Amino acid sequence: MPAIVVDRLRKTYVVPEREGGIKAAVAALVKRRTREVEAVKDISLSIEPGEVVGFLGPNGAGKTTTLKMLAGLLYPTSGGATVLGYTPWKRDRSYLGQMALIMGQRSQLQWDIPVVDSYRLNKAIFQINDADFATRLQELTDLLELQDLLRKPARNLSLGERMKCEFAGSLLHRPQVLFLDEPTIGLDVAMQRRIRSFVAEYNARTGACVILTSHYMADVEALCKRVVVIHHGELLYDGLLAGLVRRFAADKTITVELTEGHRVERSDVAAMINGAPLEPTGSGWRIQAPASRTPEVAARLLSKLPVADLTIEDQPIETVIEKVFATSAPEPGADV
Ligand SMILES: Nc1ncnc2c1ncn2[C@@H]1O[C@H](COP(=O)(O)OP(=O)(O)OP(=O)(O)O)[C@@H](O)[C@H]1O
Repeated sequence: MPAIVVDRLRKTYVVPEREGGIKAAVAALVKRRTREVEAVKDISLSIEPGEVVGFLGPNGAGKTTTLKMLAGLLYPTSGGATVLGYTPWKRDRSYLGQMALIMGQRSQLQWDIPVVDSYRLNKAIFQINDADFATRLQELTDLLELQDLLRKPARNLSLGERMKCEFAGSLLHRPQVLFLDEPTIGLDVAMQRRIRSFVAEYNARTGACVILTSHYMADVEALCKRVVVIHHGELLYDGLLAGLVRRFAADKTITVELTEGHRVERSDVAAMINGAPLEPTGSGWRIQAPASRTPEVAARLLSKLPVADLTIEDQPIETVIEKVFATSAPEPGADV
């Protein structure tokens, strides 16, 4: 049975709208003008227990709104969803005890008291017994290296330290579903890696299902085999990350380094690659070749040029994702 089932979920916000200035403010007291923002439009998907799914989309695509509905913080306008068999927005106590929503830009720790006291508060809220609390806290402290942080108030922690403490606090009740909204935002590269490997470890140890939004593609590549892409509230793609790359990365980059002292004219290289775009690198050439033709182009370059080194790379995932976002409607045959 899937851990998460989302069925034509929709959220429309109704936002007040008025011009600036006192006159408009007074007029708004008499007649309020509103505007509808369709943040999520009939999204359907299902996620199996233990899956780690990347939820991708540009700013304003509707990711946070969807996660908030699945975490039970927002009522949908229409449609349905079940998570572990519960309807999230009914806010059943036992559902809240099995999931966690971690947001990179929001703190769930009490600001002025030592971190460990916030954890004790969570212990009481989630009714965790003493033995489980002690074991889990020890495990999380070791995994995230929290020893020196537990006695500090959250307001005295650096962003990265606070994020590690947020994770530990949100996982003390051993949630089976994790909603992670930009958990690595603003962190340095080493801390991003740290958080990433921690999420992978938690998933492996507990079999929890994870939905992750992140603008750092390294997070998504490291953690998610499957991605769901939304844009303007609509689902554009649901399938393997590798499939997304295959579908949207039409080109590969071939970089040729020539043996020292050799120079080759641009026109000569262009003639070997049938007009594919190329640029000089200083010691050779960089060529964008259609993915289907890279073996043939590479073979020709190797046979005709004095090659010291030749590499073939996929386009960076960021470039692929930009192409996906440029698509405004699902393609026929997409795994949607
Ligand atoms: N509380 C709200 N009231 C009105 N409109 C909102 C509210 N929250 C979000 N929106 C609007 O809904 C749309 C989707 O926003 P949402 O925060 O879900 O996007 P997102 O994909 O998480 O974006 P980001 O990557 O920037 O966090 C946006 O147009 C946003 O302005």
